[in-house]
Amino acid sequence: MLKAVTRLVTVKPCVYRIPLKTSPIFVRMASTASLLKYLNQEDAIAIDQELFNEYGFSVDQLMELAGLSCAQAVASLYPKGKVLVIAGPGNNGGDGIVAARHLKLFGYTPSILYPKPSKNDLMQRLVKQTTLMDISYLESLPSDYPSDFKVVVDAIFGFSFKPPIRDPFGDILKTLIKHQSTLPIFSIDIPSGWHVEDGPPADDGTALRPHGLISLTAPKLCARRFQGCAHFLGGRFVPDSLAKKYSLNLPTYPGTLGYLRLDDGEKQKI
Ligand SMILES: NC(=O)C1=CN([C@@H]2O[C@H](COP(=O)(O)OP(=O)(O)OC[C@H]3O[C@@H](n4cnc5c(N)ncnc54)[C@H](O)[C@@H]3O)[C@@H](O)[C@H]2O)[C@@H](O)CC1
Ligand SMILES: [K+]
Repeated sequence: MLKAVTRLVTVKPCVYRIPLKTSPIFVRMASTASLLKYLNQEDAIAIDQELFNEYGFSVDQLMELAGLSCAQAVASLYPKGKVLVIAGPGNNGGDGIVAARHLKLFGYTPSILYPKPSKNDLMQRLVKQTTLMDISYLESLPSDYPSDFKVVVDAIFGFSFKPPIRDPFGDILKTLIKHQSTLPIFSIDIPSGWHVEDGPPADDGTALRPHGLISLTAPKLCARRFQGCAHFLGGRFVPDSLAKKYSLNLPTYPGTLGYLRLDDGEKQKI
């Protein structure tokens, strides 16, 4: 069990220790000898579609496993307390709401900001489940933000994000960025606002710099630019045949866990 952070203090920028290979696609993992493939946006979408169309998975199934792995990774890194989940309009937002549900079951106190609620049935059911579990929905960021949250889970945009950011997410991201040195951000799949392949915006002052990141299925190319403290892989649902087809070279998950650390695990402290 990783040692949890005991108190929120200024988040020190951490140098990501995974040595980057010159190849744009494969990165050698710190913990194993294998070369992990980093996906471009097209491949990420193609794998997603293949899981649904060829392998017969439903969105609910994959989102549940993805969201559970996110919650487990968050719980491995941050102490129990108040967690703010910011959910965007797509499936990345759904992962965040599922993670909030599991975090509540793990003993955390999540609240959710979901400014553009989707009309789709799955998302409406997730909202119903979490509401009935007494998870509060905020209408905007609290006026005393960063308040006493332990961590903010960034589930705003995933691999279908296309810049530039449209409101209300632009303003929300600005506030997160302003306070990110004191309140850590944990991003699901893609740090929101980052280009899926190129990474953070050129102007460093406008970039989300998450403390933690969980890549789902496989890291996307932008994750090479992650300089936070803990990089996880989650979403343990990829059949071997699909992993082989896309040469993902996925590491072996430990035991029955749904997530693993891709870095050497020495930098989780803040
Ligand atoms: N196969 C996989 O890898 C899985 C992926 N899942 C999640 O699904 C995510 C991808 O979900 P989606 O394809 O629904 O897409 P996203 O959740 O990345 O976002 C799409 C939504 O964001 C909006 N959007 C895009 N660009 C915007 C901009 N510039 N300003 C404002 N709004 C913008 C779109 O209109 C759309 O509503 C992944 O990143 C991952 O988190 C998981 O749920 C399950 C399995
Ligand atoms: K995100």
